[in-house]
Amino acid sequence: MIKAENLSVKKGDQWILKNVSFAAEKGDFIGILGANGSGKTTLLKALTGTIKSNNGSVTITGERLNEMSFKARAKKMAVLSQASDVTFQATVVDTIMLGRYAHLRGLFMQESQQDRQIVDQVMKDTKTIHLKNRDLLSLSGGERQRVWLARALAQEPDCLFLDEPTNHLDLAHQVSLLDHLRLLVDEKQITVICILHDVNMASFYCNKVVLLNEGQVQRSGLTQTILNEAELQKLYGTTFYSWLEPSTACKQFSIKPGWLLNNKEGKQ
Ligand SMILES: Nc1ncnc2c1ncn2[C@@H]1O[C@H](COP(=O)(O)OP(=O)(O)OP(=O)(O)O)[C@@H](O)[C@H]1O
Repeated sequence: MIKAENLSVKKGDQWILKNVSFAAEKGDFIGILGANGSGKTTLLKALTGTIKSNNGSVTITGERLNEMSFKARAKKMAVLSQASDVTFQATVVDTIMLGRYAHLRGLFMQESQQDRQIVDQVMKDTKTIHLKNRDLLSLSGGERQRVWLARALAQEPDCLFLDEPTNHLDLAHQVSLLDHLRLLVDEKQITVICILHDVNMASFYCNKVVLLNEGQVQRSGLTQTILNEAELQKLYGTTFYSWLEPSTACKQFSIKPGWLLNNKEGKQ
């Protein structure tokens, strides 16, 4: 469904992405993992056409991304970027309605009953309905993050790209957001491609991972096969150990806290 082939991006005289290739199918929940500065956001931007790659190509359901109109892209893909400061005044419901832009019809691009129903549903799904008439500027970081997600979902995309969507969210809201994404993947067979810093969340939610190391794919494929201590140590340059979470049989990871291990008396 989405295919990146030999994507390379250069900034100044530095190659930030080098020959990145991977494929995502319908119903895949793919986690992009990597250390700070490894090129994750650049990859997401190149996959969504926010920046042009210097080499390589991206195709979505067989169509080349750089040959698709803005509207055609917006019908197929939605992007939730890293949280940015809000500089405009708008209500939550109007902001989420912007997600319907590519679907609006008629000379005056008026919203239909169906558009309003979809916006209502995504507000319920993202637990933003009670914020409906609030001004965006008055929301907390976590509330705002859920509004951005609602706007992306209102696009009804085939593919959803998210850059660290759990930023700003407390643990309960992280689980709620990822559960909701998983439900969309399973029930509607959309494709989710998501940058995550939390390897444990990736292990719980992603069926596939792409490990990005200094702009190159260290490994990509099934989470169960690829996510292990050795790969993570190579990826982040720190020691991990793992265990199986008993109720889900998913692998979970922890780092070794240097200051405690070095503290002979083990005092905290
Ligand atoms: N416009 C630019 N000009 C020069 N260098 C850039 C530019 N954009 C990104 N970079 C560099 O490219 C590298 C990758 O950046 P990117 O934001 O993709 O990393 P990341 O993996 O998303 O990082 P993080 O986990 O910290 O968000 C970084 O070293 C960054 O400084």
